[in-house]
Amino acid sequence: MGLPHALILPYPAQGHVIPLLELSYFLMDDGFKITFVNTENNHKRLLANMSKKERNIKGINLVAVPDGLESEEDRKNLGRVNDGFLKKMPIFLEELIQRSNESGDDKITCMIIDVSMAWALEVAKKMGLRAAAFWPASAGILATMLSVPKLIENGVIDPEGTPKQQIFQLDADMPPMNSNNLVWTCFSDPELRRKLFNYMVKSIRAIEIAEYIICNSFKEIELPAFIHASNIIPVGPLLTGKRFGKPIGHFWPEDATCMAWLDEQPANSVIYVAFGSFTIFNQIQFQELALGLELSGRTFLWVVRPDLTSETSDAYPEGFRDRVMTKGRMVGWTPQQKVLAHPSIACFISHCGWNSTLEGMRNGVPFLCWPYFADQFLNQSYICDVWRTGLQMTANDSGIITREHIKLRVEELLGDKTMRARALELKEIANKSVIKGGSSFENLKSFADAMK
Ligand SMILES: O=c1ccn([C@@H]2O[C@H](COP(=O)(O)OP(=O)(O)O[C@H]3O[C@H](CO)[C@@H](O)[C@H](O)[C@H]3O)[C@@H](O)[C@H]2O)c(=O)[nH]1
Repeated sequence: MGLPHALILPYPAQGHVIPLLELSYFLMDDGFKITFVNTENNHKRLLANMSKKERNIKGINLVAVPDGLESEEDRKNLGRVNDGFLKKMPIFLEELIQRSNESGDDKITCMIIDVSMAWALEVAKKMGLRAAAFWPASAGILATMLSVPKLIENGVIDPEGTPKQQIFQLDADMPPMNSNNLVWTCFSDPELRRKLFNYMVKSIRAIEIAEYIICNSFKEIELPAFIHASNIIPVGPLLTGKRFGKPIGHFWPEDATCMAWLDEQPANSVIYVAFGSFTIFNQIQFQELALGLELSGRTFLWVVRPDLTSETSDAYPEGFRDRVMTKGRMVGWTPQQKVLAHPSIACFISHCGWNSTLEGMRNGVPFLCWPYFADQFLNQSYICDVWRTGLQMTANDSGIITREHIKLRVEELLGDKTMRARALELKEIANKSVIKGGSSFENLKSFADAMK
């Protein structure tokens, strides 16, 4: 008999590919063969940012399938992205599995599917394969999605997903949530909202096919969510980097010089500023952030992705680059997990994407929270109100987070030593959960054994 062989399918976004790759490495070390399926577009980006050694690991086969989309413009529209998947991907997945079936010892034996690609669980069922669902974000958000029928029944949203009651709590012990920050409600286009809601409802139904639902979180940080949805199994935090000494699976080329620059900075001195892979700032907010960092008078490392603003020409305030030359560094992409582990980092101005939240936590770094959309608002509540390892940024009446506010918040955060102390305590708990004997490690091991 051949090895257990898992087909792993992430949603085609940076914050999904990274944790699923790490899961793949864990399973590989545990005796699995892996076929990791990206869209053609992301496959190319991934390979372009991997070394030869990283690309050619025995046991993990990186493959690509078409995403059914015609253009880059379509890839930016979440509604069209979801429609596109269903056009071509199921057939290509079936063919992939069929080919593996014909290969004797190399047969795919199970599928691990991102919840945001839950339609693929139908493919698993059709092909007679065992299947599990993987959720890359907090259990709190997944529990909310799984509770949509209840939210309708309780009058929080109507049957079309439109918010009826703004603030709600899934459980008395869970942070209050705003129904305007649900993944489908945070877009203004009604057609897109409807499409995303329908896609999500279908996904929830498809999840019933999964034998297990595993989640990139751990029970110590959001126990009420795991009590509320006891079928969600915590296996996180899953972070890349263990194997290669650096994080991998990136879509953008990393700036090779920022680590050497950090080495020159004193301990606890640098503000790290990064907003993940989706956030887009308008020109006013982008400039205000730049001026706020300058006004703080502190050293900063700021990730300015090529598409962080919609502005195509030089988006920085006039003279900014020259003025901050010795204090600040703007780079296109960093090896973020390494950056956050660097002793020079004092705090993290973050959009609170779940991976960034876990990465900051795992390194004991306090946060200034600047959520952009969806689950990031719940993550902010966890950070500021539940774990108390960060502060929230507040916009003014015109919806802008001003330079003065940024300076003030940085001072407040760095002046409060209890914040760092709590962050360090949480770091210990997070790191314990993923080593042998830790809650998530043991869950992951049992899951892997069960899928063999
Ligand atoms: O310069 C950078 C910037 C980011 N990253 C990495 O990119 C990932 C970003 O992930 P995340 O922080 O989760 O942000 P998004 O890319 O915005 O993630 C999407 O997916 C997440 C998981 O579902 C959600 O929590 C977010 O809201 C959603 O926007 C992290 O691993 C970072 O380490 C780098 O390596 N270098």
